[in-house]
Amino acid sequence: MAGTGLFAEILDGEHAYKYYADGEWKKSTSGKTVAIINPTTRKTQYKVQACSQEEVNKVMDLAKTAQKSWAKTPLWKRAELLHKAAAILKEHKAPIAECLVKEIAKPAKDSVTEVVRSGDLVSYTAEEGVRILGEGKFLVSDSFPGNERTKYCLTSKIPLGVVLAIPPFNYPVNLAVSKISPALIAGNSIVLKPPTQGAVSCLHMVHCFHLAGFPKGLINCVTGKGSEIGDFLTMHPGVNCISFTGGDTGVAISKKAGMIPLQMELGGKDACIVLEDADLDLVAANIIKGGFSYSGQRCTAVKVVLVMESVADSLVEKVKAKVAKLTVGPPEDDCDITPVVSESSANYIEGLVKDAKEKGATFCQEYKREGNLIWPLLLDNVRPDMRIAWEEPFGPVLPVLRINSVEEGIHHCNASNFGLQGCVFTKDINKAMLISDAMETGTVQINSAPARGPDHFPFQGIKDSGIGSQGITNSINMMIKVKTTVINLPTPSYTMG
Ligand SMILES: NC(=O)C1=CN([C@@H]2O[C@H](COP(=O)(O)OP(=O)(O)OC[C@H]3O[C@@H](n4cnc5c(N)ncnc54)[C@H](OP(=O)(O)O)[C@@H]3O)[C@@H](O)[C@H]2O)C=CC1
Ligand SMILES: O=C(O)[C@H](O)COP(=O)(O)O
Repeated sequence: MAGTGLFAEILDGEHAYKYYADGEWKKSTSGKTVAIINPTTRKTQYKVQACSQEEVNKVMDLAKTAQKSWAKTPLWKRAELLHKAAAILKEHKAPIAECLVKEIAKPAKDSVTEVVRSGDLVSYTAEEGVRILGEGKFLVSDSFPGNERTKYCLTSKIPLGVVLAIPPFNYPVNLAVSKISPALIAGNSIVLKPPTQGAVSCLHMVHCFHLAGFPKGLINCVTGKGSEIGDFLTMHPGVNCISFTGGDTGVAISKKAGMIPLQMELGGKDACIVLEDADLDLVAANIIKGGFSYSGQRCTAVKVVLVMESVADSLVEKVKAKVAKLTVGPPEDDCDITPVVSESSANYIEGLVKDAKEKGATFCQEYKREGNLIWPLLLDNVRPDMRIAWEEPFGPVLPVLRINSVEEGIHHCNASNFGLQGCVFTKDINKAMLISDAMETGTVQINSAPARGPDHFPFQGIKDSGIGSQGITNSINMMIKVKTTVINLPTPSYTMG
């Protein structure tokens, strides 16, 4: 169970959790806590420390000091500790998954999957890091015009320093480790600011790293509301890199942050373009998985279907039949559709639904909501003047726009301010390639719903969907700098020459 046994140390009284700094679990001197509301019961489930600016300052100093000796720790040893943390994480998947169920209403099985996937991600990062960080470059000068072979250039990969990691609520554990593990293997230290909804899951995950035996001060986790400590953290002079996943907040951070590398994964309005020759059963199955898994609260969720008019009726019927089979209820029962993360999120979704109703969208199901629980809803005949055609509900509501040409679909996709992923369904691979090339998104999936994984694949958004690229290899490369040493010889020298 969460907060018991091995995890008892992280608890401070009943349901209140400590923050992590200098290798210890601590209570904030602010004397304040932040409540975490269970999306299903809408009651306080846990509390976390509201860390003060002073505590953040202290953590930044600790992280800076710890990083210096970590950078001198052999790569194989860093990898060994990461493998150990991964094993502990997987071994303790049950209590961490329990937190995910209670804090973010993720269905029980998916919660376990998130923890296991996270352990795998940590191990893979350790292996990948050992391979790619051990490689450098050797250049000779006479390949550039006007030079003789008098200079040998050696390049190596060095850490950035302190990495600030800020994950979102929907994958608090997985999107935390996807930042922590590349940072660590590359020799950086970590300050983690977990999302408020998902903070306790993150604290349990951090404890697994603690148990693995990482040096004191190397990994730190400060809790508190993003709206209160966020700016202080992201503008802190001690931060050398920010890896952030979330919504529009990321756009604001990128304008405020200093001259440091930024890795930003933000929102998306992933389009699913369906051509006349598509396998409609395959499309319907992917729309259900893509649009409704975790109740649509994935940045990579299918968020708008753009279907050719000639096959639209048939596709909508197939999707409707599948929507009818989705189970709706609490995450503990492993229902397909569970309450969305907060009341404000449910209200926002409702606003989009009402707007679509007023403007004449066809409701394939009756709109139903109880508290934060919203029943899955497919909206047909959505037009571009409706908000739902452009905004991301981050909930179980999916708009269908009927199109008369492929160009119309591509135009709608590209008119969005987002550009995370998209997908196209057709049996004609040549057409699929041309459409993929024309879509202004970081990734296009052919004949499957958008998805981030497998986690070593590059993952990136363009336009308002992000800066830089994630995926295990890209994240490691993003969290290093290249350092060069040039050996200058008195005379040209040719090996064996
Ligand atoms: N592209 C991607 O990979 C993903 C994108 N998203 C997008 O994120 C949104 C929903 O996720 P959500 O978690 O609500 O996103 P938010 O942007 O609201 O929050 C993300 C993280 O930022 C923190 N935060 C809030 N304010 C600040 C601030 N001023 N400075 C620094 N950090 C801050 C939050 O903390 P706190 O919780 O305490 O407010 C949280 O940890 C959706 O728009 C979705 O599309 C979500 C997941 C993945
Ligand atoms: O945060 C998100 O929503 C993701 O990064 C998407 O991950 P997934 O495609 O594995 O659900």
